[in-house]
Amino acid sequence: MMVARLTDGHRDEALAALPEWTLDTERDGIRRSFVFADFNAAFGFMTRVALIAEKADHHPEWSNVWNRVDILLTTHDAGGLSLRDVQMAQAIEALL
Ligand SMILES: C[C@H](O)[C@H](O)[C@H]1CNC2=NC(N)=NC(=O)C2=N1
Repeated sequence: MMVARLTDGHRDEALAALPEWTLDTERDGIRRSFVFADFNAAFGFMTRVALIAEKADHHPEWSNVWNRVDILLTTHDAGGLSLRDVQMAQAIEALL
């Protein structure tokens, strides 16, 4: 799939609309940590994200420790942050 890294202007605009997400300049992606009541809630969230990711064919880099889920969104095919990451972050926000 043809996908381009976001320009500086577009990433500023995207990040302004995603206040909970921070830019990881080393990976050129966006990150957010989520804390839930317990493992059940965290894993339920991961399951919902996984279904969206598979449908979109765009997959998070993530880890889970008990009630915590850390997500990094970056586009390997583009070598950095793309619109697909922004769209995935928006879809994740809509689950909360
Ligand atoms: C072949 C398949 O479409 C690609 O490998 C997709 C799958 N999921 C992906 N996920 C992410 N985060 N970045 C990608 O570049 C990517 N590419």
